[in-house]
Amino acid sequence: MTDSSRPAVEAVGLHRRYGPADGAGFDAVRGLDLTVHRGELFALLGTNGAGKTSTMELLEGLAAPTAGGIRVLGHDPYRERAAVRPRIGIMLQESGFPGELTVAEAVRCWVGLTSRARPADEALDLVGLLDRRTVRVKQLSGGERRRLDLAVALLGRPELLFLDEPSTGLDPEARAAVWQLVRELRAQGTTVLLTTHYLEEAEELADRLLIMHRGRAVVSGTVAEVIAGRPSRISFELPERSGPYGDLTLPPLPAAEVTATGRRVTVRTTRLQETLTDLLGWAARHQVALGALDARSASLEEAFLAIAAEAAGAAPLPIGDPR
Ligand SMILES: Nc1ncnc2c1ncn2[C@@H]1O[C@H](COP(=O)(O)OP(=O)(O)OP(=O)(O)O)[C@@H](O)[C@H]1O
Repeated sequence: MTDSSRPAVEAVGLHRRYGPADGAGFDAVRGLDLTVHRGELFALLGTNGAGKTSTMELLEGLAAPTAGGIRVLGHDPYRERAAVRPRIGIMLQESGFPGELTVAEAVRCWVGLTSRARPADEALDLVGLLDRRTVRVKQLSGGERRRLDLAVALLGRPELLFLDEPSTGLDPEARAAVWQLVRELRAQGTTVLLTTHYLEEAEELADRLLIMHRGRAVVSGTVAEVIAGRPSRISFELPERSGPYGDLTLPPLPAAEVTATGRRVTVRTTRLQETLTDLLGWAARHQVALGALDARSASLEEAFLAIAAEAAGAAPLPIGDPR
């Protein structure tokens, strides 16, 4: 297989242990398989401490796996770092720049260390920081620092971009701008591997995703594949049981599970249209007004919460449960 026809990232049986090999050590990554195809945007999701950053560091070549094999752009990213590094861009969770440098100076420092670097101003323009070029790094807001980190990651026009929680700390407008930039980079053929705690971000951007829990892959696929089979939800409030309605009994709703707290009813169903039709037909026949009626398909967030709870061995929390 030629270099360009291989996946951008292939990891098989990846393990990462912190500390000694005996029982005192900690296995942060436990037998992970992962493939990122060229030109796709792949999101690595998981609960806190699932092992996302530990995995990203292995793929970035910043640490060697305890066991397992990794090929990044056809090379071992740790042993053949010199071959891989010029072709990848890394946006770390925190890449401390000296606070006294101006934004332009900080980027120019990196230009000197980067092969085939874009001009500093071009990278700053990409992330919307050109007008902040003379400001000192210590005076930037948290969101502006994230964008500076991204500018540096983009300096070398990377084929493969690693983004570790790229939009943490960004306001909604800056987040939308980063999403747009990531979409444009992908449209130009850049492969992107990102971690995020924002499920909406993964839903918006990811071609495929993998959810980790305690060092292992729990589920992977496209957003649609991960959501498939997860129940949709209908919720509404029944009117007071006294008065003209008398005692109300819901109709039989096949493939649905009904829970009620007082007058508030939640229906989980794998056949949203059919269940909603049954319910609305029943309400019309009995002239029942369903208060605050809401019907929605399963979202990645709901699927993630359910998958994480299942992986932790607990029953999934009811959707909307404030606990
Ligand atoms: N240097 C280290 N020494 C020992 N344990 C570590 C070290 N770094 C991370 N860990 C542990 O490994 C596990 C995975 O951490 P990691 O940072 O990879 O998770 P994560 O999925 O990125 O978490 P988060 O979403 O909170 O950033 C955690 O339990 C963490 O405490």
